[in-house]
Amino acid sequence: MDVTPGQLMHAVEVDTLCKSYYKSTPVLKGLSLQVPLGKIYGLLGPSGCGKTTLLKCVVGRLKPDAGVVQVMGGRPGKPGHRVPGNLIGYMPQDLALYQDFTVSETMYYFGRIFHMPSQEIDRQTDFLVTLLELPSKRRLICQLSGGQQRRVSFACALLHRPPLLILDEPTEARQGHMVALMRDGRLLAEAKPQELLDRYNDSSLESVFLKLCEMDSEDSLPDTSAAASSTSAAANAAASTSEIVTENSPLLPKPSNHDRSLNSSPAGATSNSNDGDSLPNLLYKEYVPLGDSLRSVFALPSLWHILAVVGKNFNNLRRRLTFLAFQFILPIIQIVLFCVCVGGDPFGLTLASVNLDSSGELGAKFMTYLDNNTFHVKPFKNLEEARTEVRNVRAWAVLSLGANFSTDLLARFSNPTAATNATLSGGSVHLQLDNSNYQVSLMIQKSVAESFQKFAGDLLSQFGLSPELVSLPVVMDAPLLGTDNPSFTEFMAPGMIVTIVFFMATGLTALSFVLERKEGLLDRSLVAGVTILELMLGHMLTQLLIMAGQTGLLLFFSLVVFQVPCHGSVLWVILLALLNGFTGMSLGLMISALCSAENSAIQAALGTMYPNLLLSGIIWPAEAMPQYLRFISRGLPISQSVEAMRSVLSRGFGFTAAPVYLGFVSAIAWASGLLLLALLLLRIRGI
Ligand SMILES: Nc1ncnc2c1ncn2[C@@H]1O[C@H](COP(=O)(O)OP(=O)(O)OP(=O)(O)O)[C@@H](O)[C@H]1O
Repeated sequence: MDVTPGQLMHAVEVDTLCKSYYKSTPVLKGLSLQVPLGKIYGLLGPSGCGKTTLLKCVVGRLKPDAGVVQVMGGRPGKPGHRVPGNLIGYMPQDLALYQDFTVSETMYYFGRIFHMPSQEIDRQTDFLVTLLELPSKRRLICQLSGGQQRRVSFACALLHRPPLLILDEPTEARQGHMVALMRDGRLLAEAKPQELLDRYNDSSLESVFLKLCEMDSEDSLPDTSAAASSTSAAANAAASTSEIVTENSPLLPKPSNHDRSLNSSPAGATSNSNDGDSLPNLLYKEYVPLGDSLRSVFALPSLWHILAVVGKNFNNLRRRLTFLAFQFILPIIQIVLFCVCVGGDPFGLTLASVNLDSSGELGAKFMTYLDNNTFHVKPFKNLEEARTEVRNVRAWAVLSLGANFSTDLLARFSNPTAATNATLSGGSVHLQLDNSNYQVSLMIQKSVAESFQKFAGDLLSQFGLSPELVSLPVVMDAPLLGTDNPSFTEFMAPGMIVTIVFFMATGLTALSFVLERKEGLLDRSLVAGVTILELMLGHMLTQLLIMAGQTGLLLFFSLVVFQVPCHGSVLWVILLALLNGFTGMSLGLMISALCSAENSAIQAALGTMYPNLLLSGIIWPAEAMPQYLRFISRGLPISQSVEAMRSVLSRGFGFTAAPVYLGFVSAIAWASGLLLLALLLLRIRGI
């Protein structure tokens, strides 16, 4: 049961705390301790004995498996209790600072999380820079020495003048009012340092610790040699400490006179005299507005926290202008390259021609009908020479006309019933292709066929016959949807627009949490009181603004500069593109929640891109896939959106058409699912 502030005697109370990671060997084994108000409490123990684990339970970053932890009268993480939050100042073991921020930007970020007004942040920053002898508040963190960076980290913990300081950092435990000696997840002793030295008649805490380890090992290990080696190993590592500093303890710095007048003692906080030591009057100052307290009770995200995260993100981007510029240039490069390189008709194709027609002028005449733009015609005297040209990859095809081309062609038209196979073949254009390139082969066949049709049509007109006699008896009436002469660009453009927006957003967000997790940055924000949801919303808001810019540029270049036809409303195109950017961002957040390392996040983002590109009917119609793949294809995040985009751009459909609204529904469903999954993963993994 939580105690009321009036009864508060201990800043931290831990009762039979047990904790293990992933159900492995227990790290904390029924540990109990009490940290009185107004004291410095040092935890001394060998590396790996569980000090950080204990402190993480205290600050609310880890949940106990069993036992109770009370911090400032409440359980960490309990709704409405400001632990994590501004009741504690936390200096994690890692540096946990943004290397590209200045000292004052760092302070500003944490100050905003603690709801401190700007002037107050400035005043405290100036005070702490002087107190901790930092060079200048305008210096970048990466330009500070290791020791100075540690002091900035300490300053962050002190910034809001918390009543409880948790320092996961080796210092001299002897200065503490109380010291606890920890070993293997248990407390061996807890007393004032001098008391321990007197009790064990020794001059150093390390020696006392060694004695306690020996006694502990004798109790638990029957083999004395094993006990001895275990205790010496423990003693060797015994310099490692962590500290809990509570309000009014001497480690907390004195505020300026002005600051002091603002302070007020929280109810129940005893102003301890610490055995006669004079203590600085630094008291906790309440910064949390009532509205925010209520919101935290009902677990609603705080706009203040979200804006602090957005501000921090933009500051980060401001420091990385090249990266930001790249984010806007990249979609432009992609769409420009697509529009310039993909979907156009191949041209300038070398054609090795052999005109052996000696029976008339028609062979030479037909040659003039070949499209000069599509073909570069290279004449040859005999067929074998022309074939060698193709075999040596110097031409795409051999086009040949037989010796009786003119007479056989005229015979075919004038007396079709008498035409033999030899006549039909002699009056035909013969093509031998380098068939290794499907699109080029198709283009050559199409162009030669069109040229022949035009040539033969003109010939028939000279005889007073209809040119349509040489057309296939299949009539293409005006299309019901789409255009008369659609290009491959038109087919691919909707998919490319959706893909670029989607994966640019994925790439942008895939590293969000991975980078924050690095060096404990995320931990510090969370202990300061920012929730996972607020962090996520902060990231989303930042990325949304960038993504909106990217989408605008992409659509401008595709629709306006490259004139990709849009037969429907541009509004739906914009909304669909933005929605897909949002879905891509959700995928990125999910990846960043899932991956711990940068390279695995990048690989995951890239890994999702190619299957989507191939399976979503972007490069080739989904109708060409086997049935079972078509089924999978339909369920992918961008497939329905690509179809919706195609329906708006090429078919001119509005929102009420099924392919269009299904695209919206699918994108919204995927975005919601991915965001939920990201939140779940972040919670499960404890980020
Ligand atoms: N995230 C984790 N997953 C699994 N095991 C962990 C994790 N963090 C810590 N441990 C293990 O828990 C034990 C206690 O680690 P902890 O960091 O609490 O020790 P510590 O006393 O703070 O050490 P140090 O003084 O070196 O910082 C160690 O054996 C460590 O390997």
